[in-house]
Amino acid sequence: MSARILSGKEFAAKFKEDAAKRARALEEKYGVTPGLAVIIVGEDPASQVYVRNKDRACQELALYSEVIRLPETVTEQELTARIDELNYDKRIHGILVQLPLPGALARREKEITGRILPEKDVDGFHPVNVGRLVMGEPGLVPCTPAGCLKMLELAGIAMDGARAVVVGRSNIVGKPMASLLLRENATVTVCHSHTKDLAAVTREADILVAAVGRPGFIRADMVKPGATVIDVGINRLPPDADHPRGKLVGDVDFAGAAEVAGAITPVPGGVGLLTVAMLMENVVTAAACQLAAQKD
Ligand SMILES: Nc1nc2c(c(=O)[nH]1)N[C@@H](CN(C=O)c1ccc(C(=O)N[C@@H](CCC(=O)O)C(=O)O)cc1)CN2
Repeated sequence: MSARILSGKEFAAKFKEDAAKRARALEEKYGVTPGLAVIIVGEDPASQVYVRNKDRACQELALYSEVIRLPETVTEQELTARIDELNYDKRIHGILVQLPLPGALARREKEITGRILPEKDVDGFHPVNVGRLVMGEPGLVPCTPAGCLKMLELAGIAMDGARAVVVGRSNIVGKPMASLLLRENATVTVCHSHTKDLAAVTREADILVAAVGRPGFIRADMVKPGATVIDVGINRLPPDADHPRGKLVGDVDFAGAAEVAGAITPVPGGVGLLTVAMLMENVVTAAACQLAAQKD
């Protein structure tokens, strides 16, 4: 293996340290602690873990945190009424609804997350924040791509003028990642299931981002020698004797790609860890904007 390993743990620690410093500065200036409310509907085990980690990160950084647990029988009206209460709650500067939503609510995800006021939308999913990102204006940016970008900056990976290829066009990762790289003056290509000769396109990439949700989809022969490979996939394989819960793997064949790439993120221990750390930064950013606006 020759590639530099970009460890999510190290970068996440730095992001949290930055967020904690900014939170303390806000407390000194305004006497207010930034606050996050997370809404979780149903009992999905992975979501329970992620929500617990978000609450723990708030405790670690001494931010105010509320977790609202709703049964999967909750109606859309009850859920949006809860969001409305939080929209007007002065202790809460950031709100998110943990995804995926269960059952019929999943089909209403856009309407439900769009109910959160744009200034409290710490997931960056609201159309106003999406528009700001596409227009290159300041706003709240989805945590995983925002974390990837900050990691690339801190790791000293040149983005200006680089050829960047994003594989996957989801609203949560692929599209915002492409907008962020474009904002950094990269030449960006977004690939998807209809892309012809995908390997020829990915082999052009100085920065290759994989966000398709398919284990080992990016093989070593699809990577340009020396490229930076960011693996956003989190896939659980079927259980086996060594991994009774199923092994966690990314979208990249890590062992093969690490022989070719210049730098690569592992799974687990890569960009997944940046998601919660970046959320803390978004909560503090949201609080800073709201408190400054209240002062005017
Ligand atoms: N409202 C949201 N819902 C979801 C988001 C999101 O950003 N906002 N992202 C994912 C889940 N997620 C956070 O919510 C998340 C996923 C993965 C990790 C992480 O730390 N991954 C670890 C492995 C963890 C494991 O063992 O399962 C890693 O990659 O090393 C953190 C947060 C979907 N829903």
